Amino acid sequence: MTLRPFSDHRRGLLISIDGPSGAGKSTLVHHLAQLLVAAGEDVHITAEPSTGPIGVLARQLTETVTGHALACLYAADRYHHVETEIRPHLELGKAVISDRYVPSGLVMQRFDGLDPAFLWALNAEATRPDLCVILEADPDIIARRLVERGAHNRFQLAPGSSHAEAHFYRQATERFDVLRVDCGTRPPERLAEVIRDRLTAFFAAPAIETSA
Ligand SMILES: Nc1ncnc2c1ncn2[C@@H]1O[C@H](COP(=O)(O)OP(=O)(O)O)[C@@H](O)[C@H]1O
Ligand SMILES: Cc1cn([C@H]2C[C@H](O)[C@@H](COP(=O)(O)OP(=O)(O)O)O2)c(=O)[nH]c1=O
Repeated sequence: MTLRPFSDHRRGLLISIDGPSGAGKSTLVHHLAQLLVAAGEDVHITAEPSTGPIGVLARQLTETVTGHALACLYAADRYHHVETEIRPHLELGKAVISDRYVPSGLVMQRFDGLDPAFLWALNAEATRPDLCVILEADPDIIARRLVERGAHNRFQLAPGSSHAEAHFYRQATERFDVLRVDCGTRPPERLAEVIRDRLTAFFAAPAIETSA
């Protein structure tokens, strides 16, 4: 299958991949990138927290800073990430795939008891992805994957965290136009194909507009 080349577009395409810790985001991002590159696209992989100064700080401080301060730090990293990395790559016409983006900011800070409305407001100005993917599965399956892989921080160590994350993702994205992908029973290669196929459909509509 051939995708319509991104170079036909005035700007690139932002694809975000979110979902509970251990669901398979990082694994999927790499498979999706491989598929898009094989289809001739120019791909940039990135992640949040970013590798920039605010992202590094957010990662470092996640164990000791909580609540509003940590939410602001992650949001600050997101705006800086968009400005210094995501937007420049979009302007070069690339497909930018972000391993975590706004949905993670709407979900993870709920573990510290923050009001969803505050988190929405904090993230309201972030560039909207062209395709926002949310991985979903039975929380018990995700919990097992997380245990096998190992927790990276206090959020992932909280008892029942996979169930809480799945619930928070549902709440956070019920008003969003998102692509929900069941990652519980299919291998990452197959999930990447599902997203690639969705992108192919996505290109069909703009193709008419841009050639007009
Ligand atoms: N579709 C899948 N089916 C089964 N296991 C998977 C799948 N995707 C990822 N995994 C495994 O689950 C674990 C967590 O994957 P990872 O990509 O690190 O998740 P995340 O980035 O969402 O935290 C890893 O051991 C990985 O090999
Ligand atoms: C992007 C983002 C991440 N985080 C947290 C969630 C993760 O625990 C951590 C990133 O850890 P990481 O190990 O990269 O994620 P994963 O376990 O999914 O592979 O940062 C937030 O709390 N808020 C945010 O807005």
